[in-house]
Amino acid sequence: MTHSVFIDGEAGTTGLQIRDRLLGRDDIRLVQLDPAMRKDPQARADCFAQADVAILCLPDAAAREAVTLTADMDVRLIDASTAHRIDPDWVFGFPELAPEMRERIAAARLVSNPGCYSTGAIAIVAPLVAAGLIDETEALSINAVSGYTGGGKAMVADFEAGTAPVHFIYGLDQRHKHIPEIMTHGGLLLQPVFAPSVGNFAQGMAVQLPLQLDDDRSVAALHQALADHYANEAFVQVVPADQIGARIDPTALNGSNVLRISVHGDDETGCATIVAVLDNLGKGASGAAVQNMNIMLGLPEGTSL
Ligand SMILES: NC(=O)C1=CN([C@@H]2O[C@H](COP(=O)(O)OP(=O)(O)OC[C@H]3O[C@@H](n4cnc5c(N)ncnc54)[C@H](OP(=O)(O)O)[C@@H]3O)[C@@H](O)[C@H]2O)C=CC1
Ligand SMILES: CC(=O)N[C@@H](CCC(=O)OP(=O)(O)O)C(=O)O
Repeated sequence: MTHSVFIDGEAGTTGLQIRDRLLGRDDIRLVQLDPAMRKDPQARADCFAQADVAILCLPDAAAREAVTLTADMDVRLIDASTAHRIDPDWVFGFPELAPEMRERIAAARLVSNPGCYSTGAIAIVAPLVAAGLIDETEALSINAVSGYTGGGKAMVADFEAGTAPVHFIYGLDQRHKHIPEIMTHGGLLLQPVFAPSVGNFAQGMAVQLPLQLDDDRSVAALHQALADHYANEAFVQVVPADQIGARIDPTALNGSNVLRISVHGDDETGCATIVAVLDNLGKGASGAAVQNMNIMLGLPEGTSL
């Protein structure tokens, strides 16, 4: 059986990567839109009407417009934008988050794809809150570095023109668009301090959660809780710190859909850092969207990932 899929925003950073993953699959037919008409609502509506699943790789406003355009259609949506990630009418597309998630994604008409930083942060925080190792009101800081493709076409152009700094820190107003989804799906009641940054490399990401340790919250206990949560997962791996080495490379998982978590620190000092490494365009965007699409269509989850 062939399923029809429309990538709205196919010419963008996320859309192109999804197209690359789906081209050549004999179970998927890509619905084609004349590039000159890519922002024409009627032309997009005609494509939505032909699709079983549409993947929105658009700015938030255009993603919201797509929802309006498809209101009376059967097409199922996966939204890669920030627009619907805490909307209760949408299922959060993070299959590894909890045991019921795959079933919910498979049955959903509307699935929101997690943000890239959020994927790393939620992957660490949610299982530790569930295990009682982080309190929902604990004061947390989350630091992160992203490759510049995380900022879409405009940021790619800035770095490729040599006009961007080699590394910059931003989001200092503590209003980064990923904070609400990190709190909602991570299970936090107190807003964490979030410190994202961008480096002069195209792709890849590391998200860090520093934590103070105590008798119950040891390095081993943190590792074990995360390892137990992701024990049967192919795309989220919990790796002992001694297998990682002293330097963590944010680009280590580029080209894959894998997110790797490791717990570093020393019980004697009472300090630890939990690190998630992922490809911002893999498990952080396009890979996750294809994984969700496979689940929604009842196809093997890891196909083309
Ligand atoms: N890059 C990343 O790592 C991640 C991105 N995302 C999210 O995915 C979405 C897409 O991001 P990204 O691919 O980086 O962005 P890009 O800027 O690279 O691409 C966006 C695409 O959408 C097109 N577009 C803009 N407005 C409209 C419209 N009204 N109708 C149809 N098409 C339109 C743009 O057209 P034009 O070619 O004219 O610019 C462009 O091709 C965003 O919401 C982003 O936040 C999510 C996770 C990670
Ligand atoms: C480096 C960079 O600029 N990153 C983007 C987030 C990328 C992303 O994940 O966007 P979504 O929220 O749509 O998922 C930012 O901080 O706004």
